[in-house]
Order: sequence, then C-alpha cells, then structure tokens
Amino acid sequence: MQAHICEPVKQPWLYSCRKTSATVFNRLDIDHQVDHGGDYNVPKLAPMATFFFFFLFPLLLILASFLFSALNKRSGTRPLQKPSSQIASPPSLPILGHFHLLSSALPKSFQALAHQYGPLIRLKIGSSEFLVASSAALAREILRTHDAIFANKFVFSPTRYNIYKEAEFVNAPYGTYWKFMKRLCMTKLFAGPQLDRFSHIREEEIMKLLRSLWECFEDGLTCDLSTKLTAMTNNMICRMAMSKKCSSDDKQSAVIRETVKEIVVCGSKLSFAEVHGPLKHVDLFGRGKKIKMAMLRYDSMMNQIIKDYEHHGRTGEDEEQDVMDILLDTYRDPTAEIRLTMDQIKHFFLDILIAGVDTTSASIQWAMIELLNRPEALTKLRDEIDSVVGTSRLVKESDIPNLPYLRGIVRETLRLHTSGPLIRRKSSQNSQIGGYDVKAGTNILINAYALMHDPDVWEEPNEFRPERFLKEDRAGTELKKGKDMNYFPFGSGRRACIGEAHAENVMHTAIGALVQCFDWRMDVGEKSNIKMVTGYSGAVANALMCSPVGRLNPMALCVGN
Ligand code: HEM
Repeated sequence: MQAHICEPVKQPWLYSCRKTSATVFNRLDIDHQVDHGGDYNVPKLAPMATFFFFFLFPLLLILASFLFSALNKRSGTRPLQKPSSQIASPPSLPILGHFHLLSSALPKSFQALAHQYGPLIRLKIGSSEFLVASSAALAREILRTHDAIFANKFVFSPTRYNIYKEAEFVNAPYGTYWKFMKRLCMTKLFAGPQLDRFSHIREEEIMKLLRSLWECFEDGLTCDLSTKLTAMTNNMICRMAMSKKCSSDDKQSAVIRETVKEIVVCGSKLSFAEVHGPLKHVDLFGRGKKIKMAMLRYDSMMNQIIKDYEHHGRTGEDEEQDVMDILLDTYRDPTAEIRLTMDQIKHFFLDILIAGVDTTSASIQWAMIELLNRPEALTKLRDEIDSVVGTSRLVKESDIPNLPYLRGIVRETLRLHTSGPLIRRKSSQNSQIGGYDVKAGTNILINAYALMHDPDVWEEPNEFRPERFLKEDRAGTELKKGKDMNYFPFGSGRRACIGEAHAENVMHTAIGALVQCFDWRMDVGEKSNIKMVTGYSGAVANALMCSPVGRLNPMALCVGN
C-alpha cells in the first residue's frame, strides 16, 4: 500500500498532494476491500464514483485552493513580523533611560544614534518610551502607507498646565473635531481666496519692517533682525486672525505676542525630567505655575476680544472676513457639523500663534544668516531680482514664479535649517514599521532633520547650496518623484502644516525685499556664534545682530506695480 504523500508548504493549512488521485484512490480502495472481501489489486468502481474520483474531486480541490489564496490576500495575512522588543536600543540607565545620550539639540543626537544603531531605534526617557525613525523608507511607511493609523500625535510638551482641557487642535486626536477644523483651515482659513485676501496685510507688514530697518541705517545703528522679523510674522498672523482688534498700529498684536511668548518660553525651559521624567508630577521650579498664569492672562485677553467682536457684529456681507469671523459664524451656526466651544476657538488662536510665528521668523533668519555668510549667493540673488523686478518697485508675491534662485534659497533654507525637525506620531492600532510589530499607542518620532541631511541623497548635506534645487525646479516634478521622503519641511500626510502657503509667500517676499533694499554687515564673531536652539525645534539660538546699509529706499519704491 502506498503511504499518504502530503507535504506541508508555507501556508500550514494548505497541503500539496502530489499524488492526490492515487492516494485518494488507494484510501478508498482500502474501504473498497472492506466492502468486497479484501481484493487489493483490482479496484472496482461504479461509473458515478469514477466521475467523482477522477473529475469532480480534483476540480473541487483546485477551487478550494483558489478560495484559500483569495481569502488569504483579503485578510492581509503578512509574513510574520519581528516583535518591537527586538528593535535596536542603546544601553540605558535605570530611571533616566537614554537621557544621558541626548544633547540639547535633539535632532542631531537622534541622527548620531541612528548612525550607530540603525534607522529605527527604541528610546526611553523617564517613563516615556518612543521609537525614532530616520530613513526615507520608514518615513514613507508611517506618513504615507499607514498615514491613517499614525495620524495621532504623541504629546511632547507639558499639557497638564494647559487651562483649556481637551480643546487643542495641533495635538488633537485624529477624530471628528480635528477633521472638521483641518478641513476649515484648508478650505477657508489659510488657503486659496482667503489667503489672497490677506496679501495686503503681508505687504504692509513687510513694508513696515523695511521702514524700520531704513531708520536703523539712517541712524547708523546695528539692529536686532530676529526681534524685528518675529514682530512682523506675529503681526501678520494676528491681523489675519483678528483684523478688527489687531490693526497695523501693532499694540494689541504686541500684547498677544508677549503673553504667547511667555507660555512658549516657560514651556521650553521645562526639562525632560519635568515633562517625562521623575519630576513629572512636581512643579519644582515654579515654571508650571508661570505657564498657567500666562494662560489665564491670554484667556482674559481673548475673552475681551471675542466680546468686542460680538458687540461690533458684522456690518455686511461684503465686509472682509477674518479667521475670528469665520470661527464665530461656525460657533453660532446651529446646522454646523460640529458645535465649536469657546475654549476650542481660543486654543486654536494659541495654536496658530505658537506654530506659525517663530517658525516663519526663524526660517527667514536662517536664510539671512546664510546669505550674509555667502556674499556670492547674496549678489546672485540681487542680480536675479534686479533683472526680473527692476529697481523701481518692490518684489511681490506674483514675482515668485519668475525668481528661481530665490526659490532655491527658500527651499535650501528649509532643508538645512528646518523649524520642524522632529515629526511626532502615535499609532492608533497594532501595525508594522520596518518589519517590526508596533503596538497601538506606540510613540514615534520621525527625524526629518536626519532625512534632509542624508549624505546618500544630498551631496555635501551640511552645505548651503541653493543651486541643488535649480535643476529640480526646471524639471518640475523631480523632487516629488525621487526625494519626497527626504524633503518635507512642512511635514507630510494628514497632519501636515496648514500654514505652508502663507509661510512660503512671506519667506520669498521678505527675503527678496531685504536683499533688494539693503546691503548687510555682520560682525565676524556673530557668524561662529550661530547655533540651533535647544530641545526639538530648529530655531536660531541667539539674536541676529546686523547692520543694514541702505541700497534702495523702500519708501521711494512703488508697491504692487
Ligand atoms: C516656515 C514656517 C513653518 C514651518 C517650517 C512649519 C512646519 C510644520 C511642521 C513640520 C508641522 C508638523 C507636520 C506633521 O506633523 O506632519 C507643522 C504643523 C502645523 N503647522 Fe506649521 N510650519 C510653519 C508655519 C506655519 C504657519 C504660518 C502656521 C499657521 C498659520 C502653521 C500652523 C501649523 C499647524 C496648525 C500645524 C498642525 C497641523 C495638524 O496637526 O494637523 N505653521 N508645521
């Protein structure tokens, strides 16, 4: 008697029966022997049984294997993944975890660890554990392939001092409120026609900056360009957000700035130990109390502003709507998909002020630092502006498509000195990254800084070379095709920045105008002093002190012709 020959293949539930018919036949044959007195050699089969054994059974078997393989594909059965405990992790200390391996410039520390331990590492700081991803392939998995699973953010800041509980937008869970607000931002608040309607605000604020720099020049003074640029980006957002209260005289915007700055500065002074570590539940240095006090001040200021808006009312349909008008209309609308709360509105303004003011200002500061250190790049940019725009009017937003070198400077600045170097995510369900199982609730940081400085993708990655983007600019889509996961200064996927279009408009026109109207001098000592700020942002650590030398008087130039 022939043995039953079935050998297991990869899927344990499917067996490849090489001699299926014969085996079945032999088995049935045994049954047959029982029935017919043990004749082993000549099986006698009825015509129906012949049909079943030779045609129907093999056919059913083939159909079954097709069905199995289709179900297999549908249920997304994957090859077995490695457990996350196998992800590389440097040696750690009790209580502190990996704290001792991190310097004050976190993106650089993570980059150095990735060189040593690979693109995916597991780190622990105090009680917080997170994964750091530092390759384009991993970034693509997290931000594109499984974007919906990783659309939550883990919170890397001291939320317990926030007086508006559960009202945040930037850190909001990926749910109904966040989706509603994101749609509002992308369709109404910071996009398309609304952004165009605000263009006069951007022009006026740039002109105000140029005027004050011209005064510095006439008085022969050195100026703090950092503070002036931050005042400009703050006024722009305050006026776009609350034009009826924040006018061009800057008073209300300056008060808002001071309060928000105090919240940000106190928050950034909190150490890891105070946010994630053993001091998490104790306000040892009183910084938490200061944050709360500043937030209460912000709250009463916003209450007054909202009261004034409601009292003032809208004068007519043609009246220019600002962000506050749109949000208050949504708040009052009984048919709105979501009933906004006042706390959500107040927190939204806080979010855009924190996310949009210093980031845009720091990016312009970095561009200026690079240009002041590279006179040949500054001359090349000025020649381009002079030949395209001329010397009788100021550079404006509609010139941007005709100024490829200026665009190269902006792109290169955002690559080399990104103000969002670490992208935060949290998995909402069990998933996989880089062949490892990742449980729901895992905290993830994507080191955008490392990807934008990857020597395999960017030649001389630490050098400022705007030219590297000129070829791609001409080719149009090359960057998107090849390097998209090595270049995302505004993040990527569902949680990407809402202010990209605004920030890019401001960066191009402000840098263009600063170079068009002035020559610049900076102390040699200043150059070597320039560092990244501590923590996880990529801002400039020290104020940019420099002397503007007048070239074209901005007040004598026409705007907009
Ligand atoms: C050069 C300037 C700017 C840079 C480099 C920048 C960068 C970023 C980055 C990297 C993120 C995280 C994206 C992600 O997680 O995938 C982000 C998010 C965000 N940014 Fe910006 N940003 C800038 C300006 C602005 C401005 C002007 C605004 C407001 C008008 C703004 C508002 C926001 C908001 C609200 C989010 C959170 C979006 C969400 O969670 O859905 N940003 N930004």
